[in-house]
Amino acid sequence: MNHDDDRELFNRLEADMADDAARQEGAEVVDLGKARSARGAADESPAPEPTGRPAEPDPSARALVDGPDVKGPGYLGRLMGAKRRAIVPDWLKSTNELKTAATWVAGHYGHMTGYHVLRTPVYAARLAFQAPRGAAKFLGGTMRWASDAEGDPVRRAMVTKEDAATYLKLSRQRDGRVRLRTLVVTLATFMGLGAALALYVLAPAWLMAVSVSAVVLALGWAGDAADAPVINRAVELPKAQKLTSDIVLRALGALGIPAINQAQSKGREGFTFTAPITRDGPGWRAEGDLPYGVTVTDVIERRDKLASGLRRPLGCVWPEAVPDEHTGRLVLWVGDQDMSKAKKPAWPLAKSGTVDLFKPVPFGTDQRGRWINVTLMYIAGIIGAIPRMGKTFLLRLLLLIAALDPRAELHTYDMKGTGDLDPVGDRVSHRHAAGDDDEAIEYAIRDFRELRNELRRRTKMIRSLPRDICPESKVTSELASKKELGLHPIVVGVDECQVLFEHPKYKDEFEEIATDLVKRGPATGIVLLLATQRPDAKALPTGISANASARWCLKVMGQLENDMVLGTSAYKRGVRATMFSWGDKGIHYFVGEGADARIVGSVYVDGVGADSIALRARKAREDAGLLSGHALGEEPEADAAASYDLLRDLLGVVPVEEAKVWNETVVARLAELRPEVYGEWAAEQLTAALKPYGITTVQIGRRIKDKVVNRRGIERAHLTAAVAERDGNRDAG
Ligand SMILES: Nc1ncnc2c1ncn2[C@@H]1O[C@H](COP(=O)(O)OP(=O)(O)OP(=O)(O)O)[C@@H](O)[C@H]1O
Repeated sequence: MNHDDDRELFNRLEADMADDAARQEGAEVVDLGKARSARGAADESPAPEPTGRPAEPDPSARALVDGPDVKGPGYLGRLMGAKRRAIVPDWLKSTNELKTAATWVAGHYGHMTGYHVLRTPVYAARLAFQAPRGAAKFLGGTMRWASDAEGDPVRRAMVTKEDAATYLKLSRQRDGRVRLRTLVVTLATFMGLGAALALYVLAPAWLMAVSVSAVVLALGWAGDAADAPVINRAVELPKAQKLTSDIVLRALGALGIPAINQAQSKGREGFTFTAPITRDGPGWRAEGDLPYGVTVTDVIERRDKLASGLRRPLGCVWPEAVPDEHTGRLVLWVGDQDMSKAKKPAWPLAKSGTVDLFKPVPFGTDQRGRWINVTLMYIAGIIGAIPRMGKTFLLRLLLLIAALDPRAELHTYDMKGTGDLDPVGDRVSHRHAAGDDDEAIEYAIRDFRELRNELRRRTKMIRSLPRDICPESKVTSELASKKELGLHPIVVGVDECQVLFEHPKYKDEFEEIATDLVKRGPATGIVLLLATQRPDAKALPTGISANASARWCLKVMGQLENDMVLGTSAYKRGVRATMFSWGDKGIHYFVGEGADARIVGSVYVDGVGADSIALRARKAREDAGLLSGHALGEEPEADAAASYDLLRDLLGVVPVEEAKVWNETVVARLAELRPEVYGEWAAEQLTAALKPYGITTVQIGRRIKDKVVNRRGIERAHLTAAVAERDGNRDAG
């Protein structure tokens, strides 16, 4: 039997044993080593005679859980599954990052040059002042060298020891040296004096001046005192400690996680590095596997201890899970500077530029200083945080981005009422209110009702558009630009949205409309952004929080709030906004743009900055003739219900092709058009409402299932006649 036959028999036997064991109840997991040796013995014993019936299961047979010789993927398979590290690092591929880096380097050296050039006269004066000391140092040094002063202590020591022979030897050596060095010094002095004389007699004045200055400066340089350098530093470079494997292991060992500590106490490392520690942006990146059973969330929970173990400020230490990997794969990024204090690159939109809301726009940077984008279209977003962490600033930033697209119609609500959204609201918004008083709430509810109607109009409009113009049944940038369709982006931002959703009178209506806007708004070009400092089920109804596609979570205090904002089980997956510290203003987890949660520091735009951006946005709107509503000083009609036009509404819902239509059909259509006005209307009510216009309803027969059914209804011709008469009278008046 050759080796392959052996192997095959072995495999078959193993499979048989596994089958047998599976037939028994209470199969056990056994020690494989023992099982294999048992099998070895079985191999040697003669095979049982075939009996023609299935063999009785052997009670000693056990289930094997590790298949024999099961091969993993082959070399090619492993190659195909291999993760390739980027040849060109990301930061080199991104023109933006390259530009930012180049600007920083140019700025750094530009600053240094300017700093020193300005101080050149001071440096020259200091050096000239130090020149006599330098000359004395030089002379003294030369004389000590010529007289071989450095050998003096040894010669003295020989005298003390009375070692005459060595002393004589050293003296002879010194005499020789002194002779030679005196000769060199004399020659150099003559040559120097000769050169100086020649310069004095022959050289032009400028060369003379340059030479004397050079000598004076050189002597000044020689006279420099160690404790008072002539040239001081133009920039203080922060000294960032290099991250080494020892430091990482020390820090992990200090977390108090038993599995890591046990491993380390047995001389193992307790963390297996899977990649070399490298520079990654302005910091260091270490990656590796935690011991079995320890998860990244265990480490994230102890971020403060980790920072202590690393001896770095908390804002520099960012442990993260790797989304596609197992839960023990840790990426530890340690920044050179605290994220909240590190200087951020200038926001490209701060001084100039407009936005296309259908394209990604940078709104913050990650720990590595890379820009993070958001595409405001097709989303509904929620922002949550405890008070004073930068929630309103973030909402205002997103609204400023929206304002920079002149097509966008803004509806801004500052329910806190401190005026944080006024820069955008008063300059650009179509609808804007601040405060939580009745007036603001009434204003908001009317606007929300209008938005619901607009949503319905838009869905119908999109449905009616030909497929080639609207292939995905959603608003596109091109459709939004066509004024006649009225499908421009609408961005609604509400700060402290809990005021609406907890309002005693309108809470249900707000919730219903907002839920509709969150679900159907994105496809129709309506974006709802809600911010709250109390993200719980009352402040942020679950229909809304569950359907929002973009989430920004600044510091929160517990798992519940964390998951309300970031989505169910975010906390369990290690996405924990609870780890942010009190100083991490504007720093948050961002979920959106089809990516996993990322840590982002939002761009800081203060009130003055917001004012100037909003003014720019207003100018762009004025130029495009798109400024409307509140920004123009126009207020909405007092109440849509009070100002509706029944006849016009009727003409809107009864198409020309329908000469006669039943009251009940019309009332149903009217209810859909303006639910707040016609929602409760019964068919007879229409008859009564039309009387003042001189329109009477008529009996209209319809054949339904071979039977003629007669009901009261209206004739479209009566409507058009009444409208024509009324409008004619108005014109005449
Ligand atoms: N991106 C940021 N970078 C740095 N500091 C910021 C940033 N955003 C906000 N801040 C600071 O945080 C402070 C609080 O911000 P903000 O008013 O937005 O908090 P808030 O969460 O809305 O508070 P409240 O719940 O009281 O309304 C601001 O005064 C600002 O100085």
